[in-house]
Amino acid sequence: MESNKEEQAEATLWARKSWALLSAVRSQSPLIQCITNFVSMDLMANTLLSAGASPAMLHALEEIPDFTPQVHALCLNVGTLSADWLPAMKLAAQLARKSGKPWVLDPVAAGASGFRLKACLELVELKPTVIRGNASEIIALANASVGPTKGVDSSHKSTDAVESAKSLARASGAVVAVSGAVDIVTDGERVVGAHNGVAMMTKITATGCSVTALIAAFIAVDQAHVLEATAAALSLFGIAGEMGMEMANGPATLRIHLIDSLHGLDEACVLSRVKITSLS
Ligand SMILES: Nc1ncnc2c1ncn2[C@@H]1O[C@H](COP(=O)(O)OP(=O)(O)OP(=O)(O)O)[C@@H](O)[C@H]1O
Ligand SMILES: Cc1ncsc1CCO
Ligand SMILES: [Mg+2]
Repeated sequence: MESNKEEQAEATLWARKSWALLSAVRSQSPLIQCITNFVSMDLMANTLLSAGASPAMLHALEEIPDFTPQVHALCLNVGTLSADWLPAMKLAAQLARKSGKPWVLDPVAAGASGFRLKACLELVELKPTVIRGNASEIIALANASVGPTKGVDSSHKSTDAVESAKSLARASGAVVAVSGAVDIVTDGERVVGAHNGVAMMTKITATGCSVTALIAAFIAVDQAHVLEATAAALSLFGIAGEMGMEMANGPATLRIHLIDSLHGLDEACVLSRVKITSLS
């Protein structure tokens, strides 16, 4: 009985915190620089806009010294990486760090090739605030291993990646998030799970990339609570998926309704639907 009450109190705290963070994103409209893959640019920018943030998909090496110090957070995504993009990503990460801005790494298909893994490991050296990937990506990065792969999709469940996520968090100093049926978030000690979302979200390309950018917007408005902000972003994106699914006929209409639902999230929805629990 007592523990039930404690669990309920914890659930209420997570829901209130999530609403407070979304409200802060809406009122502060943080500027988020995204250097991301060609596939995700549109959905990522629209996800940020619908949450109240301000996206800017600037990636030229020449403009990073002027622009990056002015952003509130940076999102780096290696999805369609080629060697000529890497210097801009590295410089942006260094300048974000230097100017005290948080940055998030999405290690898309980290284990698919030696080139990609090496690039991801070099970016991890530049101290991301958060690393968000699917389970296969987090396992590959934690083990620094190239191997059998489904490319950008995961061949593991998020719950298979808890130990990898914890060890990557400890080794890198980043909060690590693993998306899946349950989104796992860890700083290497604490582990929390966000239990929102619908499986159909995996049938829309770049939903993972987009939630990584949403995490950047959430940590931009609360740098002191990175783990909480990361879990809240994952939960709220999942809720937008759940509400969108109530109106959708398949992936193409879910894509539209998810964005509309994220834009329309109100306090009652958030307080009744956020499902974040402690897993450790
Ligand atoms: N089985 C599932 N049930 C509910 N929600 C899910 C499920 N799998 C993934 N999601 C949600 O879908 C979103 C994308 O997660 P996913 O793990 O597919 O990312 P990803 O593989 O990096 O995607 P992409 O590379 O296409 O951007 C997240 O918000 C996640 O919570
Ligand atoms: C499909 C795809 N290929 C490279 S990046 C990307 C978007 C989802 O990660
Ligand atoms: Mg991905």
